[in-house]
Amino acid sequence: MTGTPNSRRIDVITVFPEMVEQVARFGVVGRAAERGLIELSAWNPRDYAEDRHATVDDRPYGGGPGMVMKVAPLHRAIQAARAADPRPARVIHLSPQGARLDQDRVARLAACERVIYLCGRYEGIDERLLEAEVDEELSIGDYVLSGGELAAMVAIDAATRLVPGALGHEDSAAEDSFATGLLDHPHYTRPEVYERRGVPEVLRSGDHGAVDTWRLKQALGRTWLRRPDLLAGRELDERQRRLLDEFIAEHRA
Ligand SMILES: Nc1nonc1C(=O)NC1CCNCC1
Repeated sequence: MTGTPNSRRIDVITVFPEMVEQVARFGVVGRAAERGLIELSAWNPRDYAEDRHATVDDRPYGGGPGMVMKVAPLHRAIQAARAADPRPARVIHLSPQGARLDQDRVARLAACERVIYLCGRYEGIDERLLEAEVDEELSIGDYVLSGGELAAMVAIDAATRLVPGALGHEDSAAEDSFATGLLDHPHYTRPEVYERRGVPEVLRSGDHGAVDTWRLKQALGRTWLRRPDLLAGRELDERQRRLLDEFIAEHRA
């Protein structure tokens, strides 16, 4: 799908292109691709290898276990991706050594017209490729994956949600967890009672002001309970402080 002139272009360098292309087939990312809001392409370094075996890795200098991804196939794949669109691209390497992906960094990715995600496999990528081509390293968490592809798909999904028009109704992204800097409030839908568990009365009251207040109180309270670190650096206004104090008092009662 060729995107509209102002579409975001996402390129992914990966030895498993079929894996990454799946993300553009479903849900929000799938709809955004269909609407031409984003354009996703995968580039396989095996197609740019120098030998007939399409070798993309080799044994590490200095010895040790595993294999290292070679510079040239990756470099050529990145060059091919860059050449596919005249706009400059930000090259992001997914790695546990990167900065932790959070909503602020997702928002910055969403604002980029072009991003090239570099997905490593094996023990890692030859440092010389990283030095020459990578603008930023990002991690989705302190654990070791088999490859950067799942991390790239996480970033693509989170960033695409913030592309104007990608969500059915704009405010959904604005109210998402972390978009407000708080955890999300509880959600309920029909039936009204399920196995003797009901729905909070306020949510069925039709009083939108009361619902908004209840949701803010629950978001503040859950954040206090589960992620107090998110509140540590945050100035609460008088209303938020009062609601949180109420929640804490009720929680301790
Ligand atoms: N955590 C991570 N956040 O982004 N990428 C991550 C990751 O584990 N990458 C693998 C590290 C070992 N080599 C293959 C890639």
